[in-house]
Amino acid sequence: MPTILGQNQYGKAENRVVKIVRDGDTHHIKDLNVSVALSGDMAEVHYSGSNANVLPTDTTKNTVYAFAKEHGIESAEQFGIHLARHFVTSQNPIHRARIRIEEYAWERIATSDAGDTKHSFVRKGQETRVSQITYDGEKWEIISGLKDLTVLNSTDSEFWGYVKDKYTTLREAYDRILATDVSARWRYNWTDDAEPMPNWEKSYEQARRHMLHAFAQTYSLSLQQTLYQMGTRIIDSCGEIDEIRFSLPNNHHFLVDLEPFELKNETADGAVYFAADRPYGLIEATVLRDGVEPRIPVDLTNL
Ligand SMILES: O=c1[nH]c(=O)c2[nH]c(=O)[nH]c2[nH]1
Repeated sequence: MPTILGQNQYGKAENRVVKIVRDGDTHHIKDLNVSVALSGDMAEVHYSGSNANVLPTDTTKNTVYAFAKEHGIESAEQFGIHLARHFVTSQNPIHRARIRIEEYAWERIATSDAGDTKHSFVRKGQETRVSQITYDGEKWEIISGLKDLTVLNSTDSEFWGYVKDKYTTLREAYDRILATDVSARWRYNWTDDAEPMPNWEKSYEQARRHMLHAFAQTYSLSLQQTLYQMGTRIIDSCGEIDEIRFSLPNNHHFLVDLEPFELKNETADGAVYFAADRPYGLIEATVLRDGVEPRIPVDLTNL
């Protein structure tokens, strides 16, 4: 059966690009998911396999990261216009470029004492609040918490001095991005109808606030240390909570190597990062009031 080629397009989809702009101590963040789709004189590659007209999808990815560094990201629209114009005007066989961009919005974490922080951010949009209530006719067990509270520090995070064996390739980091999607469950020490109940709404707000403040205010040498500080802040500040368990993915942001394009991409002057979604480090631990038995299950996924 004779066939002909119909509509076709190609390019690199979902380039996760994070650009930090440093204005002294105050950092600004742009966090985009950029998908490139190109079309034009692409019949031959489909019919015969000749790649003579094919700008590699890998190149389209590099272009996204290099443009983020070289020209910045003023807005998603401006960035997309710039990219689309580049592909169509620089390559004869490419007649059409479609750039799709999702932008993830961040807002500054506000710490009540110091106002807005300069380089600590929380992703806009609501996290999911969760709770589990158990009663055996005598005692109550109330576990509350949240998941998908996404936070990021664009500085004040280091990671070095770790064990190195023959498989270790990780470079020590003295100024890195620290980002995670907080999943936390805390257990109340209220168990008895005869005792006054905590104010659940107020307690949730306070636990969330203390968690965010501790995240923003900890100069971090590891995500483990930050986790412990977040837990300690809650146990110290919320008398009604005795135990808290965290599951924190380490949302890695890798500095993109732009040397091949003669672009310096250094943390100190605001850099472009590849935001990887997997694999991720997963840091989990419980923080307890001294003398209290742990009761929150180790695996939070079904809780
Ligand atoms: O904060 C971190 N903790 C680790 O245990 C770890 N391991 C790693 O590769 N990077 C990091 N970062």
